[in-house]
Amino acid sequence: MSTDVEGLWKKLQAAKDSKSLLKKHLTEAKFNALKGKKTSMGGTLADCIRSGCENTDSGVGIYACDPEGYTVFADVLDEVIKDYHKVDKLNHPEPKFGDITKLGFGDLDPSGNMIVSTRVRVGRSHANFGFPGVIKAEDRKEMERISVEALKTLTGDLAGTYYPLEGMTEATQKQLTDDHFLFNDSDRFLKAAGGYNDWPIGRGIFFNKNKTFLTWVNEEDHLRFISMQKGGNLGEVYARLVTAIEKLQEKLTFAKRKGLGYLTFCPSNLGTTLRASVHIKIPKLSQTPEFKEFCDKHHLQARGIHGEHTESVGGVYDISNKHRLGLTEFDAVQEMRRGVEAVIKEETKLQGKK
Ligand SMILES: Nc1ncnc2c1ncn2[C@@H]1O[C@H](COP(=O)(O)OP(=O)(O)OP(=O)(O)O)[C@@H](O)[C@H]1O
Repeated sequence: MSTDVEGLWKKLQAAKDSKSLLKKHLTEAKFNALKGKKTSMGGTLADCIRSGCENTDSGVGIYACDPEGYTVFADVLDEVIKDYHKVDKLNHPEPKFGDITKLGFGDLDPSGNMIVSTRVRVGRSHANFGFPGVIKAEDRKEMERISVEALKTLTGDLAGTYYPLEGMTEATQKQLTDDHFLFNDSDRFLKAAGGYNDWPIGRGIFFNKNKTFLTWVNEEDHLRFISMQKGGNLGEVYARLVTAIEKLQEKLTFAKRKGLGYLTFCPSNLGTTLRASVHIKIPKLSQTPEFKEFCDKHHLQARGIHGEHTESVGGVYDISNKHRLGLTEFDAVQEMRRGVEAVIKEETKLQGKK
């Protein structure tokens, strides 16, 4: 991995047609002011911009080297964050998950015709460790150890088993990935940022018996907590996730900063870090020229069903909330809920059923 910050900068400058937020916000003056800075964990500007300079077709193009990187490299990161999340100020509220006994929403698709499955995830970082590009195999192992220790304290419906990636057969990995449970090492942006260094050391997946609560250990983020199930019961999925987070934060300390919320490796995820999605069959709506506009209007993002940067299969889309910063967790999930309800209404209309 290149540590030559001048060389990386030259690559970025040469990419005249790059549309990344890094290219837009890392001015020459900022580059010169930041290129010699280091965090106390040794994180540098090169660590933050490597992926975006090597992949000038990136959308964002910058990662944080470690939690402190959000302060040391704030001159560029703050601008990228505001631009990506479309906020004027970085005044993210304190976390608020709402009262899970009185959510006011449950199954978004009682007919069961459209929503295939529902998933809500958040990312968390251990406060005292760097992000993937700057840490070593020992750090990954130590994070794995403390994460698994905490996960093992979960009880009842959340109790489960940890499966390290090291030693997992390829067939098991493939099956878990195809079933949308497991991550892989195929994202070239993340790879260039050091996301797959020492692969598969320290990586693994925890899940309960029903595979409705899962945790990814040392994928892109130190931790990703995931609640998912078949069908459209967002209420159940969200409540399960909140219960798990509340329990786990008694054992683990997560990186958080005033005004930015929970810190994640990629600035696109910080704040609530919450992505609530449905896999939904919308063959009609997705074919209309206004589909993108419709999603934008309802603050939704549409993806293919095998994750970000993939295509739709058979008219099934991954529809999720777009906003993660500047609102509470409860508001983010409500925004997604309203958006999905609008999608269902529109698809029903286009299918001529109402
Ligand atoms: N509602 C859903 N139902 C079933 N599987 C889902 C759902 N939403 C996402 N997934 C699956 O989760 C996996 C990860 O997806 P993806 O990488 O797009 O999102 P993510 O985990 O939220 O992270 P990121 O936004 O950082 O990419 C994929 O296999 C995807 O198909």
